[in-house]
Amino acid sequence: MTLSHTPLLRAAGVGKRYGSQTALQEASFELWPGEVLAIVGESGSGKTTLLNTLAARLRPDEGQILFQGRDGALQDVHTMSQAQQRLLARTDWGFVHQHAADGLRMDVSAGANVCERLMGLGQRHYGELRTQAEEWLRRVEIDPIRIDDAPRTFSGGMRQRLQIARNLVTQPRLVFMDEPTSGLDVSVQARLLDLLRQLTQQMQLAVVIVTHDLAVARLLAHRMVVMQRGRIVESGLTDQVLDDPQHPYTQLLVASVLQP
Ligand SMILES: Nc1ncnc2c1ncn2[C@@H]1O[C@H](COP(=O)(O)OP(=O)(O)OP(=O)(O)O)[C@@H](O)[C@H]1O
Repeated sequence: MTLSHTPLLRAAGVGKRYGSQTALQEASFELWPGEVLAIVGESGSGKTTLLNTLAARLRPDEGQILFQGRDGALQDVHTMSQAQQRLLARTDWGFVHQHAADGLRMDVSAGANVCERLMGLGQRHYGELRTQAEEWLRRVEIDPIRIDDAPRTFSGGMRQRLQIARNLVTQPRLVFMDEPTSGLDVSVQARLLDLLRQLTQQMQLAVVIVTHDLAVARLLAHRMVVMQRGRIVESGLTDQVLDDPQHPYTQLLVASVLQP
């Protein structure tokens, strides 16, 4: 089997309960290298639960999540050791939180935030680290003059862009994003989406992005899955699903956005 025939990530029959409540049932799909997949659905439909099980942040009760390691072999992310999970989380994976404060160290400098993962991988040369931090700040449209300022002093949009730089600095192969643009002003949101689209294309990043906003899915995602009450009710190419939704719930979602 060649690498191109192996998905980067495979979810197979994933289920999760919180006590007696079933949050996720029989979720199955594949994600291919360089592909952006949106998980959409109303509040409480299980999007974040699915994302967290994929990223090994939450253990599912059923099913498997397999990730293609650098050697090409698929590995179950929930049976690997915690050390392996941690290594993945700070090298090959990124996780962009909805609230930047959950993904940044708010009281250390922007430069240190960007460099933390590089230092974790053993880079120690101060000058080189600083140069890379400056370059990444530029890439996410933050003036490098702010390199020594703490994110606490940044606007919401800048914090989110810094969180993205912090995640991408190690050139991960897969980035999980939980509603990265919600809670921002519309114009700030548009700029961030533009930047995300540019970076995912340039870096050939595979992304799983949770959003309740179909416009975000339309702009960023190649494919999407639609969730309702813990189940994936429809999946397919983004344009196909949005232009010709098959499931009544997706039809309702699309129609509710189109209404004036
Ligand atoms: N820690 C928890 N304990 C108990 N129930 C939970 C927990 N987390 C989520 N749930 C429940 O599981 C279901 C799915 O929640 P989840 O947060 O995955 O949905 P979501 O689609 O991401 O919603 P939102 O868009 O509002 O974040 C909901 O009914 C929620 O109340």
